[in-house]
Amino acid sequence: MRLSALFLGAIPMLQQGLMGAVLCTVLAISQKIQKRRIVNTLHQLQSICRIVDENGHITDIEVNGTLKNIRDFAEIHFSEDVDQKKSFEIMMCAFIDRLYKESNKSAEGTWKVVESMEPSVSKKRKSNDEREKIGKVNYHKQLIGFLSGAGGTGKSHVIKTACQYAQKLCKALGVKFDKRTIVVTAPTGAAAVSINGETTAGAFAFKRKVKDEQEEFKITYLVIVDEVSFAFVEDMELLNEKIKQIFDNPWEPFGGVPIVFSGDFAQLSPVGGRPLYKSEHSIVWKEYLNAFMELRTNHRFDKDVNWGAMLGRFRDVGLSTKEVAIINTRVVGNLRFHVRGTRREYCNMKRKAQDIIYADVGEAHVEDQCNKRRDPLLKLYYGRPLYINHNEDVAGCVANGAICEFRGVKLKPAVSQKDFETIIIDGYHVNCVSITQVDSLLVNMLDGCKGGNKETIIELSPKVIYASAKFPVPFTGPITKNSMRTRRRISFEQFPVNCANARTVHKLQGRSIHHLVVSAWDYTDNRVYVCLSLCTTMKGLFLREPLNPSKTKEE
Ligand SMILES: Nc1ncnc2c1ncn2[C@@H]1O[C@H](COP(=O)(O)OP(=O)(O)OP(=O)(O)O)[C@@H](O)[C@H]1O
Repeated sequence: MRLSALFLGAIPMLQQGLMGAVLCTVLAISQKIQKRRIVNTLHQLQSICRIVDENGHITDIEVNGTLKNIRDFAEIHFSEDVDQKKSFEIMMCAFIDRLYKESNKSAEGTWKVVESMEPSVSKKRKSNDEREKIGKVNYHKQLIGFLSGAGGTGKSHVIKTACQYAQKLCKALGVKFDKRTIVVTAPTGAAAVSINGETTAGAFAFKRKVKDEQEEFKITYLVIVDEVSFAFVEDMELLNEKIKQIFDNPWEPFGGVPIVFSGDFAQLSPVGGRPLYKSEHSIVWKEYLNAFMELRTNHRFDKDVNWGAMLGRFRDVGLSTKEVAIINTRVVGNLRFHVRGTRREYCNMKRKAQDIIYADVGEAHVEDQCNKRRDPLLKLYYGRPLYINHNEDVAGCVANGAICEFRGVKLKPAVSQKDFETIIIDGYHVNCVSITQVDSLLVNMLDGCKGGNKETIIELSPKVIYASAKFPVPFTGPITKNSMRTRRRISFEQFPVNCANARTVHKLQGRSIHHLVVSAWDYTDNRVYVCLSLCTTMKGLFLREPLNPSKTKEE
């Protein structure tokens, strides 16, 4: 395998333009599915429990005089958003309840669950009798909540603020706080990175036997599963089982630990599996939920409220022809600087360099055992956007889908620049080095755990990849998209990165992006809505292709 280090300083425009580029794949939103999802969600509404002190006062928590109470803290972080404040309060009450119970602090603390109440943020109204019944049933119940709301309403913001508050509270109480105190997870690596969490499967030992975890999780007072629209039904059932094993409590759902699922079923579903809202026979989702928290104010579009309103309509009913026309004013066409990263350009580039690259697997389409594309030949220059294609260290934000920039390579001790081969690609003389000569790849992480303006440079080591490669045959003449290919199973070494000219919407869900270039539309599932709702303003949106109004229209 070869790794070609191409140091071209003069591509800032390419880099900037393509950093936000999204390869949006699929079709018009299925309004029926979307509505069904939301209705199903609302059916889960039951009640919430909250904590009051022995005198009946709610929430004032002053520890050693150093900590603001929950409401003051919420006031600072959520300003006018009452839904966020309420959701935060519910989560923190559940956290504190368990913290006091588990850390035997009940003697010095005055906290206990004494009241059940109906959710204040429910859309679905129930009769008084029903409310009363549910209130009684859920008296003293652990929190099993669903924090929902459209993309940008601040679900992740509430989670992050809850973690901040919990950290301060633990510090003030002299209680240990680490990544197990509130276990923040998401079903995919990319989603986990955006909330500084870890994958649900990794945290709860989905693929291994529960062993040492029991000790580690002794200080867990709240579990969070973000971007739950990505979760498979089967995985949530497994999560229930694993948490029961870890906490050695098979009698209560999720081992008796408070748990909050967060997400929006109007966004993307898991790839190749059943999403939770289709879980007719799974009690984990249908029966266990006892709190529904819905956020209704969108903050992502604070700078362009009209854009936010249009997207809200898109989520609920679809787009009118007029609205599609407005969005299509953002079409900028096939900009030259985009073309460079496309398959066609890739083929052209390869054709020009055919003399050198022919015998190389660099010509092959390579997919690993999980059907993920792997770049057998990395074309790199200083600042080249890359994405990590493997969950290396999710807690450290080196997760599948995380974006980074190429900074350099660390050569093996006996190798020097003299050993580089020079090849010609697209008219450039390019230094080319084999992976066997390179010790590690230096990249600057751009996603997640970045501290301030400082660069976060990490070293990536090569990995052995088992893959299926489609080689062009015969190895003569120019190679094009339509060249005949033969499939072979191969293994090779490569760094766990791909070139990131564009990213799929799946990898971006949950982020706020100021400048977004949409490379191609894919109208399946809810991808168009999710893609558009990443962009904070309409001015920041650039389209290479117009939207098709017949595929996004109102019902
Ligand atoms: N109360 C608030 N005041 C100001 N800004 C806020 C507030 N809540 C959220 N935001 C900002 O709004 C943006 C979107 O928030 P966030 O990413 O938490 O939304 P989300 O509901 O998790 O979205 P998604 O469904 O796409 O994951 C972020 O930039 C966040 O900082």
